[in-house]
Amino acid sequence: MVGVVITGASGRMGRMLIDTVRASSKAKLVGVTERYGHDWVGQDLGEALGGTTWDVPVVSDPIDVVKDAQAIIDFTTPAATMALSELAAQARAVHVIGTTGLDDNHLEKIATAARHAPIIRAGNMSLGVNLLVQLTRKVAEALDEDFDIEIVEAHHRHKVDAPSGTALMLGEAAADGRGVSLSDVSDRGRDGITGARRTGDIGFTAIRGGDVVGEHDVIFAADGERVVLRHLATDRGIFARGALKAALWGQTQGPGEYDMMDVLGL
Ligand SMILES: NC(=O)c1ccc[n+]([C@@H]2O[C@H](COP(=O)([O-])OP(=O)(O)OC[C@H]3O[C@@H](n4cnc5c(N)ncnc54)[C@H](O)[C@@H]3O)[C@@H](O)[C@H]2O)c1
Ligand SMILES: O=C(O)C1=N[C@H](C(=O)O)CCC1
Repeated sequence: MVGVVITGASGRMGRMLIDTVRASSKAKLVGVTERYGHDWVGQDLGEALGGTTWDVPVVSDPIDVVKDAQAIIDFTTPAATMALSELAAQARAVHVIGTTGLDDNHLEKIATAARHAPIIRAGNMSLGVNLLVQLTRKVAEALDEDFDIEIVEAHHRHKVDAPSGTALMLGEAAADGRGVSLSDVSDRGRDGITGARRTGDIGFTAIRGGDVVGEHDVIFAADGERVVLRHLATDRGIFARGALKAALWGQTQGPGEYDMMDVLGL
């Protein structure tokens, strides 16, 4: 059994991950964390969730639980993820990072931590999206710049980062398929007199509202026709199952940075 710590226990993904790990015959929950000051901290997890005791205390300092873990599954905030990547590396535990909104500075720190232990990071851990990423690369390779590429994503009203991690994965794949760098062609946040669309740009649009779990369209629009690749998530279980798969797969890997393509063999 692989001992797993879940961070951000009370969050949308934290709760889903707790259910997923507890249902697994290959992993056991050895600890959970929440942010300092959260009312779950100091309580037993089972009781915090409104049931009987599970003998799993909710802690705010990850040091208290990381030492017992072979894997840490982390869907929190960039700041929390940074602190954890260092600790996970020291403990030589697999760090599965689902947190999005990471900047270049964060990514540099993750690369440093990955010298000591495996880190598996993806803006989307579902099988369907990772397949869509591959399809996007292939379609972008096949179609020339007569086809304008636009990525439209929709998420629930609580999401704090845009474009979504998934949209950025899709944008990177489209740029890669075209043999260009996304940073050179990315067009985000049009507003006002923007001028006509620049040939070769990859545009991003973010919709936020209600309880949308996650929807992504990659649109290839030319004169007279459009190709649209779409993924619709209706259940966060797809991300949690992907994350657990990554945590188990990581047990046999050496230090380094990996993504879900590696885990899924895509
Ligand atoms: N990669 C994927 O497949 C995927 C899927 C879904 C969500 N996400 C990402 O996961 C992240 C979390 O999403 P969510 O919808 O669960 O958000 P959420 O706000 O519901 O949950 C985040 C939780 O982390 C907790 N937290 C914050 N700081 C902490 C700290 N220092 N220590 C411990 N816990 C801390 C918060 O209190 C909260 O409960 C976001 O970045 C989101 O984009 C990724
Ligand atoms: O709910 C979220 O937040 C999600 N975040 C990921 C992203 O940024 O793409 C994956 C989908 C759900």
